[in-house]
Amino acid sequence: MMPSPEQLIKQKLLDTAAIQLQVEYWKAGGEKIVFTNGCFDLVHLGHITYLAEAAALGTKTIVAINSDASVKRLKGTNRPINDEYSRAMMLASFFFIDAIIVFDEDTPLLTIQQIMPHVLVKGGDYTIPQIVGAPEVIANGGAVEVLDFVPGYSSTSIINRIRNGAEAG
Ligand SMILES: Nc1ncnc2c1ncn2[C@@H]1O[C@H](COP(=O)(O)OP(=O)(O)OP(=O)(O)O)[C@@H](O)[C@H]1O
Ligand SMILES: O=P(O)(O)O[C@@H]1O[C@H]([C@H](O)CO)[C@@H](O)[C@H](O)[C@@H]1O
Repeated sequence: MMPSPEQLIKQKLLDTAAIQLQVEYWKAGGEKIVFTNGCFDLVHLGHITYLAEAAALGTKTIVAINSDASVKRLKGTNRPINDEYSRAMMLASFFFIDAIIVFDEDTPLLTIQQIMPHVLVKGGDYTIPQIVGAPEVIANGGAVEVLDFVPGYSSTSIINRIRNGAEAG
């Protein structure tokens, strides 16, 4: 029986053990693995644009998202708006994303070292020296790419617009 669309999305959500097995299988099959990470609290056009561009850089795309606790430490106790399961399912619903992993640390370094992707990607709000994992990926013969920033789009600005609108009544 064909899996339902929701099952197809959900099966992309992998834990640490499963992602390592999946990466091993993909690498054995000659796949080019692209990796990026972020909070992705409220998904917007900037996220979609850079993620789609990232996916075009390889044949399998993995997105590591910060756990709720990690987002709180990084972005403040009033974040995230969307919990980690919602954020994971949202990104997994994109056809060009192949796997989602949630990490609880402050940075994805351990996850990057476990996966060791061929291409590490961040959006244009970063420079290469700021990208966690860049030295490790480059030392392993991989590439690090900073993709274009889509001006005017951030989760924070969306939240502020909603808050201001609410206050304006
Ligand atoms: N406008 C944008 N254009 C391209 N890439 C973006 C844009 N905004 C964020 N990104 C990328 O998306 C990933 C997730 O970033 P993040 O979740 O922090 O988005 P954000 O909109 O900046 O959120 P926040 O406002 O909460 O900081 C990062 O790799 C970041 O480089
Ligand atoms: O959504 P953000 O804030 O872009 O994601 C953060 O990215 C950090 C980045 O990889 C630093 O180079 C990372 O350390 C942090 O855990 C968030 O994922």
